[in-house]
Amino acid sequence: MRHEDLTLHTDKYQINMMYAHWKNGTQNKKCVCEAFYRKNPFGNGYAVFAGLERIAYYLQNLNFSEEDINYLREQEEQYEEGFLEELRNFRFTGNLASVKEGTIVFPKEPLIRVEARIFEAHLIETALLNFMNYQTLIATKAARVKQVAPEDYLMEFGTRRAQEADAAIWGARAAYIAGFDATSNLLAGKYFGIPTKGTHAHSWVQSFASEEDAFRKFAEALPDQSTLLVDTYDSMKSGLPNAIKIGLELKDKGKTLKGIRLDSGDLAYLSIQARKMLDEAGLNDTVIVASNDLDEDVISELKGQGAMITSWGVGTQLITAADQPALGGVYKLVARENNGEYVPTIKVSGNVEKVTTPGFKTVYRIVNEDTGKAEADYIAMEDEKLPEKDIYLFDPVETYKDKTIHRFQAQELLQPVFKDGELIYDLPTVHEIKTYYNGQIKMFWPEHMRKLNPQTYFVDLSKKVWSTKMELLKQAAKN
Ligand SMILES: Nc1ncnc2c1ncn2[C@@H]1O[C@H](COP(=O)(O)OP(=O)(O)OP(=O)(O)O)[C@@H](O)[C@H]1O
Ligand SMILES: O=P(O)(O)OC[C@H]1O[C@H](OP(=O)(O)OP(=O)(O)O)[C@H](O)[C@@H]1O
Ligand SMILES: O=C(O)c1cccnc1
Repeated sequence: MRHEDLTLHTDKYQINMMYAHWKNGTQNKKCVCEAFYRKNPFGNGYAVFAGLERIAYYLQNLNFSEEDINYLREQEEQYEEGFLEELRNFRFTGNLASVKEGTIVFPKEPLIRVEARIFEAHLIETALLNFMNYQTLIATKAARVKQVAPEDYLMEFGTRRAQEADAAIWGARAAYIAGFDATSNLLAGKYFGIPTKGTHAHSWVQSFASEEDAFRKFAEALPDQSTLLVDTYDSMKSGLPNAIKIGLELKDKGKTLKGIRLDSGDLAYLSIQARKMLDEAGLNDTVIVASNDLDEDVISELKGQGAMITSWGVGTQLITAADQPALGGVYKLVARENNGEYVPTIKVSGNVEKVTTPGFKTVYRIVNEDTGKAEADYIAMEDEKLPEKDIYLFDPVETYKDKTIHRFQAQELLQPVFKDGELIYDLPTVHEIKTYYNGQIKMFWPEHMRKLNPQTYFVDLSKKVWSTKMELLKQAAKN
């Protein structure tokens, strides 16, 4: 993973633009690009940023091999040898700043900022968005699941249904960051140090002449670690009675049946019955695990019905983000070098949502010192100085909606990650990211965090950014 060569993992138009810049002699001009998304996924009030670790590895390994060069020569006979020679020496030499993984983020604020030669800034757009969009999406979905089962044990079970191996592995990591406790994927566990968990499949039961024998043999192999899947034949009539029998046998030997897993039928009803039966048999420590196409809505519904489930295996719906399979993150050029200075650039659109915010910017989280809560995110020019107190915030569209926060802390969200092509950021472990994420969610008022119809959190522009945008919009209207 750390040494993966993904240099050609880009759209052909990036290489075409690089070629055209090279022909034009403008390939070394610098520019600033920002990655952001426009709309929260799943009707959520926020997203959980993820993807930076893979982006860092990707940038460190950028390098066109001889094989890549030969392939490009074959793909486009118009590419001149001089251009291919230039690619041979290609490295990422730019600066990159990013919000940390696990940060709660909002639409239209810069999440990653790239300052690089235009040649480099083009190449990396596709992969950056690919990593950020998927991992942020899955982390956000995981956060929603965690929100409805904050005290329970959450296991990520999605690998078999994920959109291929990368999605399974990086998705397991994203899920762990934002609330899951374990994954069933051992490779993800090995790469990132995520705890791994597993029960057994129906095939284990089917491979024996009787369910009882299957349960007994499994429990003998993994005493204290066995969670028995009770629905191969009939959960109530055979699975549970057999599991209880084995649980009592284990108890006699001083061992504990760890759990039973329900995987079909009415999970609320079955879990309530199962809890009663287990408790009556004295197996109070045996937990009830559920799986079967679960997501945050089903889990919340089951809890509402009084389900006695404390451990959840969540696969397909999480790893494929089934109700919204893509985060529409974009990467836009916001400033270009002209005579040694950056000139802000804008992308105008008939759709007001798609008009970009120009300039070499940064973003601060304005935390009210009196409440300790985040009040708004504030996008300012990178070289702007923020007031020490009394920061004036206004809605960039309905500008009459405003407020002043008197005592605040401004936390800069974009952190330096690459400087002149060097990775200068210590990549945190997934455990550190998880701890950071847990701190993040406490910084927001519950109305922004609820999963249904949350209140919009403010992402505001400084006066300078706002007036630069208005000025460029006026100029564009004249053209
Ligand atoms: N009490 C409940 N309330 C709401 N949804 C539930 C309840 N119990 C189960 N579900 C969910 O209903 C969905 C469909 O379950 P369904 O009963 O069709 O599956 P099944 O036929 O029992 O299982 P399978 O098709 O895997 O054999 C699943 O997503 C499941 O998690
Ligand atoms: O439902 P998910 O959230 O994706 O969780 C993972 C599912 O994978 C396994 O099923 P299996 O592959 O045996 O298929 P099944 O649907 O027939 O149980 C397991 O028993 C879960 O039901
Ligand atoms: O361990 C399990 O029970 C498991 C793992 C992956 C998918 N389904 C179930």
